[in-house]
Amino acid sequence: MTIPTISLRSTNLAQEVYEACTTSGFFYLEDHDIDAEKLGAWRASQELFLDETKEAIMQKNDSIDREGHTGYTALMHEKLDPSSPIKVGDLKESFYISPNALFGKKQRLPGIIQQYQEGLERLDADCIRVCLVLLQAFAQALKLDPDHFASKHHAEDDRLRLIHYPPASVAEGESGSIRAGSHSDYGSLTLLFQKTVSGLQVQTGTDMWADVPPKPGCLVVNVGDAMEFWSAGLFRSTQHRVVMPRNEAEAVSRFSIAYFCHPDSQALLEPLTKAGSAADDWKAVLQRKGIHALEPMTGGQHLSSRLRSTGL
Ligand SMILES: O=C(O)CCC(=O)C(=O)O
Ligand SMILES: [Fe+2]
Repeated sequence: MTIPTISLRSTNLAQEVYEACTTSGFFYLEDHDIDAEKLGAWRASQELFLDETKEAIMQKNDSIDREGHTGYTALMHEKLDPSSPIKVGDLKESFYISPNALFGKKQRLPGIIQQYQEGLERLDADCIRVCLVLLQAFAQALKLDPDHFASKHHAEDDRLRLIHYPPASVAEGESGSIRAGSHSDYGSLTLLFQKTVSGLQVQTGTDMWADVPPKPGCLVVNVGDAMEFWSAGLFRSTQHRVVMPRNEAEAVSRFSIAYFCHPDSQALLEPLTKAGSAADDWKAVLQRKGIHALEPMTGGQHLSSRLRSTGL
């Protein structure tokens, strides 16, 4: 399966995203006008994760806010695939940033990356801009009012996540550990910046995975569970994972940045239409996601239940 590349400036955006979202649920996005390098986001990540001084470790631990789901998550703390027989958590560490700073509620960043606060806020704003254009394209693709989804998204639960997968040998990978276990994303859509190292894979069938390597100038966009619920399974919130190094080039530190766009906490995740076969499709989606209640959940309920199941 090839992952298509779509230009945010395409005059045929709705049709192109429809094709991608109803097949793999993944696409590369170009012409998005976000320069993570210029905004200092990669430097912030490197300084945050590669600084192992006592002071830096203390600042990272102090930043943890479990209730607000912001701040640092340590190596092996999260297990994205709770059903996996692997005993240890994922071989990654991360830092969650809430875009609330844009709405006057500042999250205090650790001193070692405070100088990047403005650039990271700008990155949040750029991601929100791109997400809104995509949400409008999703609505048009489904023949809805263009603001149908955008009106349910005010970024209150969105998170920017700086992620670091520490160096690991190829032999370690053979022991069964994983950098990020198989999972689908919980929100409406995700924008993913990959720096240089490969490892991300999308599931294309039972035990079949396709690589989604970094592509210069492109973000990776994928559909999340909320969009899958609303479209009764037509848009695919596909399982994906990050595998352990398979060669020397992947054995180094891997950096990525994800922007998780979530529906407003009160938004109901129910299918747009329950008529005809949509009702059965909806039940099939719930079953696939391991959700037993047939009552629609809110965006907030789905997010907390998924975060809890992964150890966060
Ligand atoms: O780091 C990556 O490339 C993917 C991470 C991911 O899928 C996630 O954090 O949800
Ligand atoms: Fe993901």
